[in-house]
Amino acid sequence: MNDFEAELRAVPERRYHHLHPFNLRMHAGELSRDELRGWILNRFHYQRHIPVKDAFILAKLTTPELRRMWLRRIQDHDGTGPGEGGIERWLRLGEAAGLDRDELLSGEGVLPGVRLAVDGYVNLCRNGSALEAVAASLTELFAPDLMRTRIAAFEKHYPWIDQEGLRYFQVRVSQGGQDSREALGLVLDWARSRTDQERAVAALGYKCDVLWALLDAVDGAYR
Ligand SMILES: O=C(O)c1cc(C(=O)O)c2c(n1)C(=O)C(=O)c1cc(C(=O)O)[nH]c1-2
Repeated sequence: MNDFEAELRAVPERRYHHLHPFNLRMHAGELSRDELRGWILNRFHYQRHIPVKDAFILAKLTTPELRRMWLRRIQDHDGTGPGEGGIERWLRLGEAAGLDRDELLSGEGVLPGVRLAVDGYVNLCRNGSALEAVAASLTELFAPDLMRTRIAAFEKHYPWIDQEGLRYFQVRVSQGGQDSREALGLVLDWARSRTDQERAVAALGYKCDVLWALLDAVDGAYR
């Protein structure tokens, strides 16, 4: 691992939301049903914007190989037909937790802080360079481990959520691993100058702030 890769990995090590008090309480089994439902509802706002930000990134990629790679991410979330994909699986997670699908789809109840955090990520991918937008996705280096912890916590502490609802996280463990390996390869290849490396590190730090701010909003609202 070269110095730049170590510098990139050090950002989420210190600032990723696996350290956020809300996630720590989730893993310890301390969340009420209302808190967990509030998290699922607000996180749906993040989930449904992932393919939107990925479409902005897609438009910045200049070869068929790169666009094919990135298109797969949109398909992971949207599926290739009705009833498929990560967004559908997140809706089923909501239903397994007792939320109404139409309520999730309406966007009602999404907290202002969550809207701002998600806007921040989408706008980074809209207005930033391809390097910055891809670097921001590198929080996913840490997501699969967090998902494994979350699955175990749900099974142990929140058995009132139907097992079927956990499919989203089970599928995401391998998808997130592939996404982050590919994204890391691109960032290491593209960021050759020190200025570009600093921009990539800053974008990844910003993305950590997005995820942290999202949980701050949820943590404050449902206690
Ligand atoms: O539940 C999580 O903790 C978590 C974190 C992240 C992340 O690190 O950005 C993503 C996801 N989930 C996720 O499900 C997902 O599809 C995803 C896509 C991206 C991205 O930036 O492209 N991050 C994440």
